[in-house]
Amino acid sequence: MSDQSAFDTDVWTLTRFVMETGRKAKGATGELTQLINSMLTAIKAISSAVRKAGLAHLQGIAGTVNVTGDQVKKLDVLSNDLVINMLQASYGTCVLVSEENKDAIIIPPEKRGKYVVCFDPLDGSSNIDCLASIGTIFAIYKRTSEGEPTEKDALQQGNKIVCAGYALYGSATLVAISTGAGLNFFMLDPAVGEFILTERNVKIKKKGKIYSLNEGYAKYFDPALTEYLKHKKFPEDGSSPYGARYVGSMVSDVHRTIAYGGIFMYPANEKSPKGKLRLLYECNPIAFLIEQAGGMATTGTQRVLDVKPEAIHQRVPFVVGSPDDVEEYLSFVKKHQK
Ligand SMILES: O=P(O)(O)OC[C@H]1O[C@](O)(COP(=O)(O)O)[C@@H](O)[C@@H]1O
Ligand SMILES: [Mg+2]
Ligand SMILES: [Mg+2]
Ligand SMILES: [Mg+2]
Repeated sequence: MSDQSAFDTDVWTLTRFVMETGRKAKGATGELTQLINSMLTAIKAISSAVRKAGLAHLQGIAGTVNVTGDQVKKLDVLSNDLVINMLQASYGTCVLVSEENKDAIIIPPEKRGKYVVCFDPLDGSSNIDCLASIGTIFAIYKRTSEGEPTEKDALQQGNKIVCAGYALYGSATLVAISTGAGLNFFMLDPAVGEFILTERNVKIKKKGKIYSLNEGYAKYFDPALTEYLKHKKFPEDGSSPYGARYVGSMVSDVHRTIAYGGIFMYPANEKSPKGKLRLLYECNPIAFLIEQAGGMATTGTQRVLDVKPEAIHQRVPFVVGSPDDVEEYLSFVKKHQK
């Protein structure tokens, strides 16, 4: 009943982990540490809002549509405001790109730092009112240009990411984060208000047994995808069929894919020729984290992290997961290219 575990007096909190990592970074100025800690403050506040959304009348729609055509929910707006205000107050950023803002946010000169942050303040909005897991996603880049910062500072390839992470507001609140030296999981201890290290240097299985995508669009799938899925359901080699799981919150589907192995797909289809997920604040950060865990992330034609962004809300087809599963999918794509 009561928590009998010994009280860890030397616990690895995410704040401590970030400070440790920050000090090792060459030319450490503490700015990245401050920035990540500000992001974590926003995530803790969003976690608290998510858990009382039903009580605080925070469910339901905000009554607007965002630049990519999504119906904006009240919690999208609240989460967006929290992230923008916390990042701006960190003095670590100069340009912000949010799913919920049509244009890039250029930080006023007196509050500017050297980092660019692209974020999805609330991922899985269609699941807010039914209490399924939702999340927050972010990617941090170092600004490379001189002079007045512009939207162009955010159009960097995912292989330039300095730090990326996601929060998952599920049965517990988890943060998955990497600064390029492996993927680490932290769980929020609400009693202390700190994220505690629970898994260091997480690795994804080489091959899984679960495929995850919205098969409601099967009518619009291309022949390669249709044949791949048929192979997963009716394997010709006598192996067992894969299980199917789809939450409809990408962070939740991706976290399960990292934890259990397998493949998550939001591919292009006839109706959405570039898929639905946005490159800068959904696909790039998740691709970075999946690769840190030894997984793969492809658009079907190239590595996600190598895509040269042209617009801050551009979409790309997105297939990620265990390397053998993603390679197997790509073998079907290649077969249909001939
Ligand atoms: O309902 P669909 O078409 O399967 O789309 C589900 C996808 O849409 C998303 O909710 C889009 O993200 P947002 O909720 O941040 O707009 C993803 O989290 C999820 O994977
Ligand atoms: Mg949305
Ligand atoms: Mg999203
Ligand atoms: Mg969103």
